[in-house]
Amino acid sequence: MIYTVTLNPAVDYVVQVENFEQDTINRSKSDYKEAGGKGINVSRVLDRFGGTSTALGFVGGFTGKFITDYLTEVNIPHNFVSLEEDTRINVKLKSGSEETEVNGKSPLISEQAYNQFIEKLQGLSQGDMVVLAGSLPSSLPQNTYQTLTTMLNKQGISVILDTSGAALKEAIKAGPAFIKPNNHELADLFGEEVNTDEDIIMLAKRLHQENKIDHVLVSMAKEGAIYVGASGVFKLSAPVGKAINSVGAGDSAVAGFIYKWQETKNAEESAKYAVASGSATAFSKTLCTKEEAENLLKEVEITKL
Ligand SMILES: Nc1ncnc2c1ncn2[C@@H]1O[C@H](COP(=O)(O)OP(=O)(O)O)[C@@H](O)[C@H]1O
Ligand SMILES: O=P(O)(O)OC[C@H]1O[C@](O)(COP(=O)(O)O)[C@@H](O)[C@@H]1O
Repeated sequence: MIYTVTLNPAVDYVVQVENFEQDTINRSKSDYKEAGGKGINVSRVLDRFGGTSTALGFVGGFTGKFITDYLTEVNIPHNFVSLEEDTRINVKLKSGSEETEVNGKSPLISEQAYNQFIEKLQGLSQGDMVVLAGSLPSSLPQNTYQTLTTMLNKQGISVILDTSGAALKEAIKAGPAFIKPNNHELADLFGEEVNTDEDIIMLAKRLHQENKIDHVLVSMAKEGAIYVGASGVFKLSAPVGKAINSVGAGDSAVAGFIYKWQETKNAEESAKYAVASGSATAFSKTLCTKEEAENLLKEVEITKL
């Protein structure tokens, strides 16, 4: 069974304006709200692909209810711990080809709420897979993903991790099975400049060899991705198209990898499916469908390096 964990979910408020201007009133051309946050997006894409997962984490208030109501409506199993404060709202502002994001402040996670969450994780079974994704709420320590990864690994559960900053830096010490930093997050992780494919490969190899991470997929938006794992190093090109809304592209890539990996245990095919899924989401208003992702598969070129 696959579980996704979103410790800091969000209602994504996507606003399109004609031509954003600072210091004045802008009127939106269109706006809509989505149940977001990285783990939730992974669950949503897996569901669209025909896979099943249960969404875990914390939700609170009317925004939290918006998320759980949505997941219930589309039949995605969920089992969140309830918080007193509202789940955050993340603003995604689109103006022409520009995408500006303001991600909200996290609600407080009380010790009691955290313990309830841990109890849920302790109830998972050997052989399950857990996706830990997104930023950490500010009330949790920066080594939270490291602690969770160690705990889950001891339970015989493999961990897929998609986060950034200090949370990522700490978590890689516990050796998750899969990580998907983007090129900027990779540079940030090592405090080094990443300008070329060679730079990316060198750092991804360190993560694979020194941190014992089985699969390292470094995404690079319209430049595609680089995969490093036991089966080798692969460069994958992204299909060319018009980016409409890239929110959730990274999460779709994670979901795409998991979905194909479950089916084939083939890293090359899984990485290809990941890139097609990410691009299909970037080219659509919301998260991709299976058909949209599979239509792009033939456009992903994969080169063994
Ligand atoms: N403008 C784009 N054109 C084509 N594909 C894209 C574009 N933006 C994102 N993607 C696809 O989505 C994947 C993840 O995007 P990326 O922006 O690197 O992740 P994140 O959202 O985590 O920063 C990429 O590997 C690529 O396949
Ligand atoms: O937890 P973070 O890092 O603030 O990210 C949350 C945001 O990321 C998203 O999950 C989208 O992530 P990606 O574009 O990286 O796939 C949004 O739904 C959400 O608003």
